[in-house]
Amino acid sequence: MNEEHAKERILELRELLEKYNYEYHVLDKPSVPDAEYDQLMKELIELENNHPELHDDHSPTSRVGGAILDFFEKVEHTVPMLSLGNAFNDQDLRDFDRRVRDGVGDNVTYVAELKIDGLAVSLLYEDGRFVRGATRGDGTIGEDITNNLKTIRSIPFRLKDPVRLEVRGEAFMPKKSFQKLNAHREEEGQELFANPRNAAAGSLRQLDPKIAASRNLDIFVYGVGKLEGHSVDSHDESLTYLSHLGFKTNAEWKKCDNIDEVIEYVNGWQEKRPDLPYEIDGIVIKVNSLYQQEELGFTAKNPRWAIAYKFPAEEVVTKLEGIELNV
Ligand SMILES: NC(=O)c1cc2c(=O)c3cc(F)ccc3oc2nc1N
Repeated sequence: MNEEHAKERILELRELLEKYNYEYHVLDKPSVPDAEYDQLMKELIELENNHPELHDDHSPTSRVGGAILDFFEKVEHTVPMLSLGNAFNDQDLRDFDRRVRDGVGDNVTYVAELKIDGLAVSLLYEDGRFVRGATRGDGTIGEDITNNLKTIRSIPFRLKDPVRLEVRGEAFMPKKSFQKLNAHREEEGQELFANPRNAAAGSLRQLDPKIAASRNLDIFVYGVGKLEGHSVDSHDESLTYLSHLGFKTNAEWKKCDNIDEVIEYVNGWQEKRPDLPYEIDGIVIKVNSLYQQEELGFTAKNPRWAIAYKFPAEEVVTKLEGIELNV
């Protein structure tokens, strides 16, 4: 195959494999069988090995290519990653709603979304290409875990639009992967992870990306830190736009016209929580208008325009020789 033709084929395969990856891992609707995907990936690896001059660390072949690091570089977040204040009952939610309406008036709507129980991360894109990923850290300084985040297949390498964007999300380990991982560690006599959150955090803090790649991590993105090249007026619009760009957002979010609808949503999901394929530890409620979010601003630690309703810790039943203890 001549140089020109090889280059064309490499670019064509990269596009095709990213598209198939998106369909499989973001839409959960693959359009080709795995065997075809694997065959095309094998062809691309071969072609790239024969053409090192065409190396691109955003090629689908470099999702697991990262070197083993000695440590993680520190990263400063352009927009601090703050944490959410907590609500524990309906009255707390009504108090939150009153504070919001005292601040911006009664014409306020909310978006309620599942609070994924994983590790908060920030992803930076320039010209629509994934350039860096970091942990929240202390909110201002996080750790650069780009190589490990590249192994999460639902993180797009290239966005639909060439925007400069810093997006926030929660990396997590699905319940099934957690159970399989702990079963394997038990066989090996290794220490077990206490819960999927610790397992996800432990996996993303591995210095060898091959270990992170083996942990079947996933991510839901939930907000924009910084966005240039496009503008949105409300949180529900940003979720829709993030999805349009190629990100995986959690589809269960709901726009609520008042706090009663929020409370209904919270109670509904408290029941359905065990059926989800991933852990949630509550519901996040956000003022929908970005203008009103600006008006409400932040306290030293938390946004005034959002709150986390925390579910009571799930009953853990531990069998000790047949005796059931609800701990
Ligand atoms: N774990 C989550 O699923 C989740 C977490 C956060 C935050 O931590 C968070 C922190 C802020 F300062 C502001 C908005 C936020 O929105 C969020 N939205 C979510 N869905």
